[in-house]
Amino acid sequence: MSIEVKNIAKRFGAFTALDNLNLEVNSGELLALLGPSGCGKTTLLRVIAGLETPDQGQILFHGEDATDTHVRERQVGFVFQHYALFRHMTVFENVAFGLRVRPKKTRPSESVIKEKVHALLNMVQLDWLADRFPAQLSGGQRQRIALARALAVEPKVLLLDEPFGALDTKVRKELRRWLRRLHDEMHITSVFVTHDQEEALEVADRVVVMNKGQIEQIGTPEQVYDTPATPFVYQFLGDVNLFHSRVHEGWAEVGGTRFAAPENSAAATVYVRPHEIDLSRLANSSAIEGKIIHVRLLGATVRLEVEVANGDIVEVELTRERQQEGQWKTDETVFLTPREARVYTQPA
Ligand SMILES: Nc1ncnc2c1ncn2[C@@H]1O[C@H](COP(=O)(O)OP(=O)(O)OP(=O)(O)O)[C@@H](O)[C@H]1O
Repeated sequence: MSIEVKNIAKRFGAFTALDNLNLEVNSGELLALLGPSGCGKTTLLRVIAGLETPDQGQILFHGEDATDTHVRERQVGFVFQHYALFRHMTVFENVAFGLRVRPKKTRPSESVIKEKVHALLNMVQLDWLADRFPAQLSGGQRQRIALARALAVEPKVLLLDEPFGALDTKVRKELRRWLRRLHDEMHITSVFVTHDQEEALEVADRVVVMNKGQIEQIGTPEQVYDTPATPFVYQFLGDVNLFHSRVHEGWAEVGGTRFAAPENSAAATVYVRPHEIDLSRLANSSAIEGKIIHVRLLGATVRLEVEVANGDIVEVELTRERQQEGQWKTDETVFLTPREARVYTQPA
């Protein structure tokens, strides 16, 4: 089932939560909506679900207008961050719920329900918990049951709103790998909301980066990370150093390093990721001179803070090996050379 979002706008009073959005979700795709808090991710998900009515635009499911179709008829499954399982029901009954409340005509027989629920519990690898109550489960187990419950009614589309948001980092990482594998087996068109860039880049087929009710970029994880369309995307998808510079005759100059910039621009901001900077003790006229003011160990990497001429702090990230070779220490003078950079300019 493909989904098409066409010119969707949603306002709450004077506030524009979604500003004329267009988006296509391919059939069988796992798509992430990524962006900072308040950018409209949840609102977009709710509009797709039919839980929120847009002020303008259309939602098409498999090419057919579903804008006025009731949420119950849209055949979507949901998993939310704090998805309340029914507390007084066992895990088995929670997963069976969607099947049991069907009208008599389409309700499966008791034996079919039993078979189906056990198959789903096996799929989320929790069949052994069938008789427990939600309060007797861990947070991660609860979310897997919530997913099994959403899948029980065979939705055409699966919508997940920060499904692992409330869990600790380790469980979160396990669950997202598990979700990816599950999706590879089932191929249900899925849209999930996250504000965690690592989660989006690791799990999704494509990532939609949102900001202030608009889409900044849509692309594969590689596309959005390697060729960010806007400064916002660049900054949102990882740490970055910014160097501001004026442009002279088509060059932006930072320290001694020159970056090509369109001639008609007046000013440029040069974006460089911390791991894309080389470090040397040898003076070099085409490098940026600075002093190391801090050396921090961050697990497998080492982060150096280097103060440059104008007082700005530049962050440089090294592997432990490179730190062992270089033995960089605080108070040393060093010369920085960006290996990669992206230049965004303002017109004159
Ligand atoms: N029912 C509502 N009434 C008024 N304003 C709302 C309503 N729902 C959402 N908003 C506003 O719309 C904006 C977008 O909200 P939304 O929940 O879509 O953001 P989000 O990107 O999912 O953020 P988060 O990651 O914090 O959940 C926010 O500024 C929010 O305050």
